[in-house]
Amino acid sequence: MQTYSFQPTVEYARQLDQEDVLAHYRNEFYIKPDSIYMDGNSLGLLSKRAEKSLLEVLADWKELGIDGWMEGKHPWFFLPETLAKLSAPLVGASAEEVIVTGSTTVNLHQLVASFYKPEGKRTKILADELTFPSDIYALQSQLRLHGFNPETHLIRVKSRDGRLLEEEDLIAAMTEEIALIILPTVLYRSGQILDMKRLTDEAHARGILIGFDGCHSVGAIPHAFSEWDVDFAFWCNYKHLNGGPGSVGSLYVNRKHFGTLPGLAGWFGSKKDKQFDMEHLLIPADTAGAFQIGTPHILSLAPLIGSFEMFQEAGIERIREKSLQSTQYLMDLIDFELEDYGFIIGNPREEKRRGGHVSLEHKEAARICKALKEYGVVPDYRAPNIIRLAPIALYNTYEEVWKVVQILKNIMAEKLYEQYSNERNVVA
Ligand SMILES: Cc1ncc(COP(=O)(O)O)c(C=O)c1O
Ligand SMILES: Nc1c(O)cccc1C(=O)C[C@H](N)C(=O)O
Repeated sequence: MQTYSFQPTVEYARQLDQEDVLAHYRNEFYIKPDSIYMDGNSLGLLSKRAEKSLLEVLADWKELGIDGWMEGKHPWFFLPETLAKLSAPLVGASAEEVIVTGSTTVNLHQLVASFYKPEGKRTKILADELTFPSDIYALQSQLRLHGFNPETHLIRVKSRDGRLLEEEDLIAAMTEEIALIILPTVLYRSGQILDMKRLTDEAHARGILIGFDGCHSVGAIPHAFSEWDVDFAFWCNYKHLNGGPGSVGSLYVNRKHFGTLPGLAGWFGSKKDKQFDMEHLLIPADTAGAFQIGTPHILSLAPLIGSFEMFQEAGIERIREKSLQSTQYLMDLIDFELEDYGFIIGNPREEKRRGGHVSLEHKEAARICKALKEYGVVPDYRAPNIIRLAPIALYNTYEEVWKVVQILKNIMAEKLYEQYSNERNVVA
């Protein structure tokens, strides 16, 4: 790529597209004409490779019935492990430390059930007040299962400005009462990246285990979970990884914890060669596979085969490079074109601290999003005042980014948003 040097013209957008080494991947996705999809941070688009691998698995079911478990093109019995091997480089882990299983929330339950071991004074769980609600619900219910009151035992570190978290504040809250820390890698609203290495070092220096929710970072930014010595992590595969609605999630367990008994056990956590012995004594796998519970959701794993292959081929470093440049371009255009309209860019601007989406704040955000949809842009809205826009490296162009800002400018200049109510839709 040439050196980026902002210019507001469409010609410059086209030049960036011409220089884009990932541009050809766009043809591999189903892109609706006349629609600019900027919501890949919520639900990624379907690729032809993901569709193909799903159809292959369906064909195996059609042809082979139960023999698909061992004889399918992608043998179902090993699919969670096969997919772990393909995707482990995305999180900087070895294949054995990852398993593709469950969903984000279910995996969080599993990992807390396995690694939250209150003892003596150390009985509390540390999280933050900006995290995704499902994580909080899971942590509250896990505390209740242990007989603790979430009001006193779930510590939620406050944000100073309602957008960002300060690592200093998180570290200051790592007291001797904390048994476990659960934090996001990237905050779902402001797109802030937390310094995972620093937080892990500080947690360990205090004898605390730490796990991360990687929903908004995996597939968008590189990670080095093993090098940073993160204890565990969990994420979904339907946002940046384009696995489809409700596709199976993933978890990471640091190899130093292999052998920890799964808190929620089931027969798919068995050592593979023992599983069909049907003994009532579980012999867990000696990998992250031990944290599986029941039969894998094969049809919701299948699209990931094609999708992960694409990520492996494109390379997460190149994906991050384009994502950083296109979010920078989007922010530069917003600064240049939308100065008069009351927007605030709520995500951190520094490369090290921003994830894959731009978080644009405005008091009319809900209805601006409705107008954007009407004029062919798919953003998403997060209460109370956030428009999230994610230019996705594998399928969005710079020209699309340029057009989004022109459309937004027109909506603001003509006050087109005033035709809508400033309330969110059911699924926002
Ligand atoms: C950060 C984060 N955590 C958890 C979830 C919940 O994920 P799931 O519905 O896959 O359990 C989501 C998205 O829905 C999320 O963005
Ligand atoms: N999982 C979702 C769904 O089933 C419908 C709509 C949105 C989602 C999401 O994943 C939302 C997402 N976690 C967020 O960052 O807000």
